[in-house]
Amino acid sequence: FTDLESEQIARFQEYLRIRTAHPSPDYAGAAAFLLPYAASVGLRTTTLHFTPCKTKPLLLLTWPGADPSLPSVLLNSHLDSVPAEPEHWAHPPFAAHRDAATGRVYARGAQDDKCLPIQYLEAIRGLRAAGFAPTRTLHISLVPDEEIGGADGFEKFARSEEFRALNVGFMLDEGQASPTDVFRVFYADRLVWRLIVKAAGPPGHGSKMFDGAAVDNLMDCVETVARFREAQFGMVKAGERGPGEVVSVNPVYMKAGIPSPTGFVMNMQPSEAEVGFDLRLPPTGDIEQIKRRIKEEWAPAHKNLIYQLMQKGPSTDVAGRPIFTATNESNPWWSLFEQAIISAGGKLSKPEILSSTTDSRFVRQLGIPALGFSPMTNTPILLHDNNEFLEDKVFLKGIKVYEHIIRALTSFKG
Ligand code: MET
Ligand SMILES: [Zn+2]
Ligand SMILES: [Zn+2]
Repeated sequence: FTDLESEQIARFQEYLRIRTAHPSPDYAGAAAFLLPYAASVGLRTTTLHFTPCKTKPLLLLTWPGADPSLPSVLLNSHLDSVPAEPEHWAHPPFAAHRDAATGRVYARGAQDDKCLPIQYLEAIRGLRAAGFAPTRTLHISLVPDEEIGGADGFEKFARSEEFRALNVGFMLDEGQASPTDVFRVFYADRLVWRLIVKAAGPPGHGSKMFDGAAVDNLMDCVETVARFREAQFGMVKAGERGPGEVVSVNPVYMKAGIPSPTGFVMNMQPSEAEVGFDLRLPPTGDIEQIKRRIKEEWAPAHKNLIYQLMQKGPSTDVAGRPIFTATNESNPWWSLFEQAIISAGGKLSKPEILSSTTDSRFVRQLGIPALGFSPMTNTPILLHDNNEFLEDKVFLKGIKVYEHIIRALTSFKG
């Protein structure tokens, strides 16, 4: 590695060591690291707050363009990460250990998505060193709370006067790693819902067989959902649909039983039981049909089941249409992006619907085009997983890719 490359890897590791994981992300620590760093590459910095307690900063970094009348380009990244279970990791999740033999940097957030701000800033450093000056203004937003739905983060930001004033023409946000040497790009996210089903039923002796116990009712629900899940997953396994093109539904917690000092009371059947599902829908899916299915098949009242359905974010854009970004000639940003990847020596796969969900949806909702992209080829998809890592060379290549992308997008005069 050159001295610069070694420094870039070290900066990535330093950022990964800041504990920005939920449930108590160190946003102040992240801001204290990122703001002076951005200033050192010549960016203007602003901190916005959308909560009265001001504990959730949103950092806005700006590289002014020669023609500020043109719509700007926005690069986004979230500051927070999901938690990690250190006991299941080969290296501590906040140590950012770099394995000398493989170059893998292990940390929670290595892929999702703490590589991005470092790559953005280092790409800007490189472009400045090469004497490049943008025509359009480039903004970077570093936002809190994406992993918990963005209500105090991008959702409020997208509705703010500050956002409107940025006059954003196009946004790039996180995507997912690519296990092959082809870059992946995402033109839509799935809608994210949370479904909680609660069952009730008469309690009884642990030895007694009777119909309609709470856990019995809940198991009916879980089994019905499991059959639906198998059918959807089957289409993915058969290669008929991409992982973002089906409805996914996965149980994420179950709660039942009467606690005792040694665990749970074993000879009583409880009168309540509960299950939580993570539910994702393709943006063009039939929302009403799924709602009907939940009401009539998954959690029918006659089985003593009640449910709460929470939609995290919008289900259509401001014009009432499904939320996605065009990837054809109707969207000039699409071809600019495509060309930039080619000029960086990369190949791009067919645009996909992201199986997970990002802040892009709040921007697309406004009718502003946005693509999901994380420059990580030949990398297993490890977001939210144990032993999340990113290889140093892949990380460094990403900086070069963003140099091409930023150059192309901010030079667009159309
Ligand atoms: N990015 C996260 C996910 O896909 C949070 C989405 S909104 C709850 O799970
Ligand atoms: Zn993410
Ligand atoms: Zn995530």
